Parts: sequence; C-alpha cells; structure tokens
Amino acid sequence: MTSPNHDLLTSQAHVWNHLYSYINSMSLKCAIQLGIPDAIDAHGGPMPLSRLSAALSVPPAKSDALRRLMRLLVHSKFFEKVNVSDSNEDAYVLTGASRLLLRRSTLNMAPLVLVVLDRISVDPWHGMGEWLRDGRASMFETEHGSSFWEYAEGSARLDGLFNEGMASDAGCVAGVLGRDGRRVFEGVGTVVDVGGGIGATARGFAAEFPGSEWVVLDLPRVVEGLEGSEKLRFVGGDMFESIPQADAVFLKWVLHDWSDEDCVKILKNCKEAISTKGGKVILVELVVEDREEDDKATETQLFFDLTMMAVINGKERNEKEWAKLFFTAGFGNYKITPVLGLRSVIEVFP
Ligand SMILES: C[S@@+](CC[C@H](N)C(=O)[O-])C[C@H]1O[C@@H](n2cnc3c(N)ncnc32)[C@H](O)[C@@H]1O
Ligand SMILES: O=c1cc(-c2ccc(O)cc2)oc2c(O)c(O)ccc12
Repeated sequence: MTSPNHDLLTSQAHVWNHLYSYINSMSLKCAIQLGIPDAIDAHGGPMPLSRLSAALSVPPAKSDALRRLMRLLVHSKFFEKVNVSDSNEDAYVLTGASRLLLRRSTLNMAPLVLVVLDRISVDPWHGMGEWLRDGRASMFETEHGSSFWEYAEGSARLDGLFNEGMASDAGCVAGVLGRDGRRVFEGVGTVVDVGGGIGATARGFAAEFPGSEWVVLDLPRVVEGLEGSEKLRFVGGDMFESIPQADAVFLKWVLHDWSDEDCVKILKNCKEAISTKGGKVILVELVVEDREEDDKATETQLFFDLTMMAVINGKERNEKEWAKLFFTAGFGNYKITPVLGLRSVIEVFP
C-alpha cells in the first residue's frame, strides 16, 4: 500500500510538471531561434559547449546558461550529450528530432514551431476562459478580433512560415505513403488535392506515384501565379461550390478545420467529383481515441484538437464522428489505415 505522503508528493509533482511544461515548448523555440540544430550540424561531429557558445555568439558570462538550456533539451531528446576523449567538456550531437529542425532538411518542422509558438498564437490561450463564455468562434478571434487565416493574409511572415510548415509535412506524408501506403493509390489516375495549398503534397505524390496526375484546388489567392507541370495543374476555386472530376479526391488536414455541417457540404461535393469514375475520397487526418494504449500519442492528438479549437474553431474526430459525417454525406463505406504515426489514411467509398 502506498503511503499518504507518497500520494501527496506524487500529486504535487504532477501539478508542477504541468505547470512548467510550457518550458519545453519555449526551450524548443529558443533552440530554433538561436540556430542550435544548424550550428551542431555545421560542426560535423560532437560539438563542445565552448564551440557552440562561440558559434551562437553567446558571451562567456552566459555560457553556463546555455549549458543548462542544453541539459533540458538533452533530457527532452532533442540532443544527445557525448564524451569526447581528449576533453572533459560536454559535447552535443543531433538526434532524430533535431534533424527535423535543420534548415537544409526538406522535412524541416522549424517554421511550424515558430508559427505555433509565436506570441500571436500563444496570447489567445490566456483568454481560454473568457472565450468559453463569449460569442466568438475561436480563442484567436477573442484575442485578435479576426481568424488566424485573416490575420495571416496581412502578415507575410506568418503566412510564409505556415505554408513552409505545411510543405515540410507534405514531404513527410508523401514519403511515408510512398513506402508503406502504395495500395491506397494503386490504379488511381487523376487526383484532385482539395485545399492542397501551394502544391507541395501533390508534387511529392506525383514523384512517388509516377502514374498519377494531380490537380490542386485551393482558393484563387493561394494558387494565383503558381506554375504547374505536365503532371500537376492548379485550379483556383471554392470546395464549397464545386470540385473538378477525378478518380480520387484527396484532402490532407482540411476537414479538421471545419464544423460538421461544413464537412458534410465538402464531402457531398467530393462525392459528386468522383461520380463518373466510381472512385474514392482519401483523407489524411487524426482519428482520436484510436490508440489509448499510447499515452503520449493520445496526449499529442488532444493537443491538436485544442489547437484546432483555439485557432480556427476546428476539431479532431474519433471514428464514430468520422463515420457519421461519411454516412450523412451519402457515402456507403470507409476504411481507416493507421499508417501515418499519429494520423491515419481514411479511404471513403460511395
Ligand atoms: C490547413 S491547410 C492544409 C493544406 C494542405 N492540404 C496540407 O496539408 O499541406 C487548409 C487549406 O485549405 C484551403 N482552403 C480554405 N478554404 C478553402 C475553400 N473554400 N476552397 C478550397 N480550399 C480552401 C486553404 O487555403 C489551405 O490551403
Ligand atoms: O500544426 C498546426 C498548427 C496550426 C496553427 C497553430 C497556431 C496558430 O496560431 C495557427 C495555426 O494550424 C494547423 C492547421 O490549420 C492544420 O490544418 C494542421 C496543422 C496545424
């Protein structure tokens, strides 16, 4: 039997851990702003603290502060501390997570980190309670008076970082499905990528699946001036109005931005778009509550859900909620393949 003291102290530690968890996020942001991953990468081997301090222009008086920041980032597995035989100084190498923060990587997640941890994105969380009681659609609106999308339209910096972040995810998804999800695209000739942004996903897939041809449908202002290729065409339009005909309609991280009513409208237009070819709709989305055995994965999925709620009044859905949308929009069947880490591929059939 555990003692009352043990329970009390465990509970106190639990509160402390949650209270200070934002320090993980802010330390990650600082590492990117200082360029720590790029500096270690450029060093080309274990980088001693003194060399890292010099490369980052951290003065000797702050060198111990940098060591303490690195100690946390080593603990959270962004770097590894190694011993270098001819020195008793700490030295650092990259890990799988910090390799995803390198400027030279096509899978660079740093731009998304900088959007999500920008003051513009963090400030709305201070007003979560106020938002729960007011009439605004999202916390972002309660704080800034406009939606994130409207705000980003007026901020080339945020818009650019968001698009870069999405593009890096596109490379990741196309690569993973190119290796482990080829069945999903077998026999699919033409695909419309609805809400496909600046075409990073479609480009990645066109390379992975050379037999396919891609049409990227997005808002006219997003696709204006973008150049396609033999296998890739941009169409400016509105998914609530109509979607071009194709063998398959692909939507990655689009439906979670919208309410159930809006999703049903979009899905009905998807169904219409595949009506002549009898094809399918392919979604890349989270299916929450699908891996309760993995505590960290579940927590991250719930973080996504609240992010969607905070920023754009969107939501992440469990299987039952997805199924309800598909059947309400007139589809007959669906298949979920959890092949993408926290996310799944969902094929929806007429
Ligand atoms: C969260 S982003 C996803 C981008 C892309 N699918 C990806 O995962 O990288 C949502 C996209 O939907 C587009 N979008 C918003 N409203 C739209 C509409 N009515 N018709 C077509 N696209 C729209 C946005 O411009 C944006 O590119
Ligand atoms: O991973 C994200 C993050 C955002 C996001 C977070 C905070 C902001 O102030 C703005 C945007 O938005 C996303 C999104 O809309 C999406 O469809 C997928 C992922 C993310």
